[in-house]
Amino acid sequence: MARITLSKLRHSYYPNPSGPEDYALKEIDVTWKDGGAYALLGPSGCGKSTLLNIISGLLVPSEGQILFDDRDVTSLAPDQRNIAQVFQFPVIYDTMTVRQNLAFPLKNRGVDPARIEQRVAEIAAMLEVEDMLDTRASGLSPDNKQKISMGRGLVRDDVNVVMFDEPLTVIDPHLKWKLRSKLKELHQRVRATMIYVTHDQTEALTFADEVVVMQDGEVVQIGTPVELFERPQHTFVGHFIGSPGMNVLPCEMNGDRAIFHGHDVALEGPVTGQGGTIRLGVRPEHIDIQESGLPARVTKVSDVGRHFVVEAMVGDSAVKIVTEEHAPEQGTEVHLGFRPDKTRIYRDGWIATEARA
Ligand SMILES: Nc1ncnc2c1ncn2[C@@H]1O[C@H](COP(=O)(O)OP(=O)(O)OP(=O)(O)O)[C@@H](O)[C@H]1O
Repeated sequence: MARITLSKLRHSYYPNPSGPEDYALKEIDVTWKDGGAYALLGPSGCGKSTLLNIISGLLVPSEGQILFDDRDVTSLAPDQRNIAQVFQFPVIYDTMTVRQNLAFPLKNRGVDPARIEQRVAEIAAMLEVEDMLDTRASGLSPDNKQKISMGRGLVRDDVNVVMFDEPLTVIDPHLKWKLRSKLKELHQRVRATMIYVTHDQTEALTFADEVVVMQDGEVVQIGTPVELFERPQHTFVGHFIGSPGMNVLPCEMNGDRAIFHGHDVALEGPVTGQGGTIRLGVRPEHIDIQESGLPARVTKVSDVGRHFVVEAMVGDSAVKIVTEEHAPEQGTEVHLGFRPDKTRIYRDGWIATEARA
């Protein structure tokens, strides 16, 4: 397995790009540790496939380098990169048995038959498919086909990286969580460098040690799931991650103080920079319903199982609050408190408060 470095990578599908809008990938600089589990997360069109194709070698980037350990692979063809890929749709041979399918990548490379048998048995045990080893693949359900496809991606232990491209797309929703946690478990056992591409925050946050969040060809934050939740670097991350996402509210600045509908709001720390469009960002989980504070009127209460989502109006701004305690009724006048250490200013989308040490 390998450490993967993407250095000053940019890509445009146009021959003579003139501005940032001509780049499908604006600039990415990241190092992924050998044996780590990583996710690329972003909505459709943000550049995930472009980046994946650059790593796998289907696309040569307009600028920058890709290194596997210290080896520059930027212009190597896909078959010279020694990568395993699992795609959206299962890639298996219907006429072969499950055992033959799992053995295929090894047999193809002339691995010793005894080693093949041992490795297929290990992977089949991890995937819990031992009882189907002699079944013909054509008879499998779509989720079992995708499991075998994943097994084929994991069976070789000499690859630099295993890449998953939206691998749960074809899986029934009620089976998704099973495969999601299976993949995490597989990573812990196999310890291969893995990159998981998805537009689904749950898949990314369940699987990865570190997530790269992308928007419009740009990396907006790289962080652990906890970092992305606790301190979004961009309103996009705050909104895209979390359910419901971060409240992004209009506000005014008076020196270093934020004023929201005429009320002073304490922030995590000093405000940086000047000008631009200012927003106040605070997650629903970091707002308390209390005796005093910002006056608000409750407009909706949803019981979502583990907690309530309360929607309230402060002036003409809608604010969402997550509470585990008894929720107030619709129409009630309440007071809200934004937790200062979790309340931030964003300038033109980017975080503009410093955390106090
Ligand atoms: N072959 C191409 N020629 C020109 N533009 C392209 C090409 N492929 C992708 N793009 C553009 O590059 C941008 C990034 O696309 P990309 O497919 O990498 O995003 P994505 O996040 O993988 O989206 P999806 O999940 O829908 O595939 C988009 O604006 C897309 O329209």
